[in-house]
Amino acid sequence: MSEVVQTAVLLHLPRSKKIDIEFENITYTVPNGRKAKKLILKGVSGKFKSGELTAIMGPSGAGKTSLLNILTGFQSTGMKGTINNLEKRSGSKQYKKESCYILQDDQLVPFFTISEIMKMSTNLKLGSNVSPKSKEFIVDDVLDTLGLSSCKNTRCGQLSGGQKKRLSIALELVNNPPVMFLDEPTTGLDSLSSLQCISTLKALARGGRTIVCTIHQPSAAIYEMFDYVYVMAEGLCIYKGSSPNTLTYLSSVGLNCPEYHNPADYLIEVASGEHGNFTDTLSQYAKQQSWRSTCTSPRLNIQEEFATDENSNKPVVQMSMTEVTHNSPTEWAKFVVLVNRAFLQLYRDWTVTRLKFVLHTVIGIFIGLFYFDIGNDASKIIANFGYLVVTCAYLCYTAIMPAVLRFPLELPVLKKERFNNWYQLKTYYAAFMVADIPIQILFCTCFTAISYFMSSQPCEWDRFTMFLTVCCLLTITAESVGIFLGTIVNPINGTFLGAISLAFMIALAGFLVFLTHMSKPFYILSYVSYLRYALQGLVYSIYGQGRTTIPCPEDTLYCHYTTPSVFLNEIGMENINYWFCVGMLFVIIVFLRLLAYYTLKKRLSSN
Ligand SMILES: Nc1ncnc2c1ncn2[C@@H]1O[C@H](COP(=O)(O)OP(=O)(O)OP(=O)(O)O)[C@@H](O)[C@H]1O
Repeated sequence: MSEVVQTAVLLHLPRSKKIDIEFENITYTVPNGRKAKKLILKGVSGKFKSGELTAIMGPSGAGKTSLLNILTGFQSTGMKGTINNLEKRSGSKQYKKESCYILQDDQLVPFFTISEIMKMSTNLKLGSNVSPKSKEFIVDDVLDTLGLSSCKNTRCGQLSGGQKKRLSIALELVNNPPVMFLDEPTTGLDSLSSLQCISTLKALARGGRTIVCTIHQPSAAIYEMFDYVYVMAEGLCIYKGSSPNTLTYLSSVGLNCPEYHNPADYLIEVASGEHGNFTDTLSQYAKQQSWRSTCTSPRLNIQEEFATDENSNKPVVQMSMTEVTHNSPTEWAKFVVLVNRAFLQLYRDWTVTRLKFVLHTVIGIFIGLFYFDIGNDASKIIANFGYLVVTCAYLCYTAIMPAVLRFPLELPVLKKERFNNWYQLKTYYAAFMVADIPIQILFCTCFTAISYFMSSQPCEWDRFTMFLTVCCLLTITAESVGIFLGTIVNPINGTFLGAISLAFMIALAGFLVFLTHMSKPFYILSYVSYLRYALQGLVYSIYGQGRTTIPCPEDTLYCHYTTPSVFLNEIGMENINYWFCVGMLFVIIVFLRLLAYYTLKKRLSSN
């Protein structure tokens, strides 16, 4: 791993950036039942220094993740105490900007390759004062450092557990954060990968960072690598000090680790109460004396390293990282990156694009065959009205259901990236819409055009354009409903609610019960149905605009609806205002999208 330290020239922080984490008397309570509260952290204090690799250890349920969540600001409700002299961690924006939190589950979009996702991270984190060439160099250097260069072109979904973990670290390293928190970075890794992972973290800590991670049961070799160990049991700290001091500390209270026994295992046994209940004694004892040894590992002298690297082609970038602090890109620049990313994701995820395109084409042909040639036949007007309703229902169902799943699936990645200051939610949300809406319009056009012409609707450009406009607006409305549901309930309840709400909207649309036949309360209620506006818009596109007569087939004795106005009168749609319907759909879309943004924001900020 010494190789790692030598290659990681860029990963050394400017001295001014070093940040220690000092926390005092942290308590954390969670609601337990109706009125009761459960105390998870019972007044813990400590100091994690820059340049050191710190491990938070303890048996399951000791409160490690709770402490980490509080120190990172991921969790702030229910917490009391001070962190770096700030009453509430969430109040310190600057502090938050300078730290990153790598969660236990590697939240990576599986469709992007390592180099693509690294490029995105760099473009989202480093501003215009870092040139594209320098960004490329930073990516290469970080990947070299973390041993990921050989799989640069592998997609994230195909990486091994260890590679995913290292990639999660690499993504956060590009902007050189002074503080890094990691929740169980070795979970799921074999012993060699765990050792590599901790060695990497140690090398990064030596660059001047404050690196804090939770760990379950490290091997003796890994345990020795930690500069500082913070051991928890039942929400209390029972040891804080260096790893070599552990056995001396324990023996000073009469707990002697057997020879050849892993000190880390023994420590966990003590914390779990296997050797008697020492939690209170040890927590008092841990407060009284410092068991921290001074960190003796050499910190590399950055200036000297530059001096010895004269012949390389890297100095310009190195200087930029050490002497110039990078600025953050503008939200507009981030928006452009996110739009490109969303398009790439849509292109790579063949189930959302290619498969849907094929399905819309096939269903368009099927509906076209089902209602074949009925649009210009006065004896089949009711069936043609059925075509309009089926079009509405199909477009709604195919837009609502995938949308319900959309954000719940993306939420973990979004939560991680937003928390680590990759972008603001509004930028992400705007980029999502800009990339998504054209795709929805494309699918809708594909289905509508095929079924419209196969069913012999009027071959008039303006009628078709009006018809298609309503279909597209309806698709986007239904998708907005799905997105909104996905942000307030889980996917199972979301699909159920989506289906129910749609059935309700169809009932009020004016087909199952004509508007003229509805009772007054339901007629008033029908104004909330976006399907009513869509259906009226479609009816007007086909039968409105002064359409005079519809031919009656020669073999039919009598056609009641040869004149479209007769039909419109009977279904209570004689006074349709097309632009009012379009306007209403537009207003509903804007309202639902804003509402979904608000509920998404709420959901992201709740834990
Ligand atoms: N929101 C919550 N509501 C109820 N109990 C909670 C909540 N958060 C944490 N706890 C409880 O607090 C205790 C500590 O949880 P925490 O996840 O911090 O433990 P841990 O040491 O990280 O455990 P593990 O190693 O198993 O992940 C556990 O008993 C857990 O059930």
